[in-house]
Amino acid sequence: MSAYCELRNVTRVYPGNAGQPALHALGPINLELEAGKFYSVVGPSGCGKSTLLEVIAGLAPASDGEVIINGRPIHGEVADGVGVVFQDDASFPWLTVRDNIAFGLRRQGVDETTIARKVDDAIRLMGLNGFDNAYPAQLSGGMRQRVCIARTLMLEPQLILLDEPFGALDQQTRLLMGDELLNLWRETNATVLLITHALDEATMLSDKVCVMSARPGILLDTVETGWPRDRDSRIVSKPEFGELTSRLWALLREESLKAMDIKQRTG
Ligand SMILES: Nc1ncnc2c1ncn2[C@@H]1O[C@H](COP(=O)(O)OP(=O)(O)OP(=O)(O)O)[C@@H](O)[C@H]1O
Repeated sequence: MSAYCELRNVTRVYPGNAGQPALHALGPINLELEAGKFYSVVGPSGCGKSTLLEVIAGLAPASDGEVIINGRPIHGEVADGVGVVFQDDASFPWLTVRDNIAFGLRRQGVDETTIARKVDDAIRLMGLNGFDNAYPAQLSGGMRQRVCIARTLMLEPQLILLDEPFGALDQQTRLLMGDELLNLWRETNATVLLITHALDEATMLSDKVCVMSARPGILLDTVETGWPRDRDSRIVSKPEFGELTSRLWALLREESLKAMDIKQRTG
């Protein structure tokens, strides 16, 4: 299977401002994301996970190395076919659910009949029936996040990048949102890269979990879960689920301690 996205020796260094030293946040990282697979990235706090996602999304340039998406090198610009979902609720409070979801398509000048059909499908798929004309303030956090996911998926991205999209949700909602995300992944055949703090979420959702070291984050290991494509949240009760999650924690524990130590020493 071919790589949809490839990182070759990618690093990211934030230049120091006002006399502060530069900060080496990431890398060098080498990573290949095979088309149609579901990946998660876990790592200690501050190891560079969001930086990695920003570099792949083209929201920040790599300081060194190459990012190749669908065969094309990118240099800090958003590649065609890439959609990003962030943790913070990024719905537009002044627009209804329908208009939030339709936002990107309208900007692209898509005709209103097509928009109406696609938005109807998304509302059904994301379980937002009956809330078409509600405003974000009238929705729960989980529903608002579904609106944001639907808005991104409307543009039919081939590569979906998610930065802690369920971070603010309770455990049950996260599991159910995970199921929805798996359904969407299967229906769209997209390649998914999910950044998460939650090892159980990474284990449940992914084909492969990439484990990062303490900052500057490099790839320590990749754990293959071996789940079938038609998995759902019921796998959390399987013995292999506990074994995989424990394996991830064993890999991460020492790195997390290193990250804490750095924090304590630098105040
Ligand atoms: N815009 C920026 N300018 C300078 N330093 C930054 C910037 N963004 C992030 N950093 C630093 O880069 C390092 C990596 O940050 P990043 O947010 O990528 O880590 P993370 O793994 O996503 O963290 P967390 O898990 O806590 O969300 C941190 O030390 C952070 O302080």
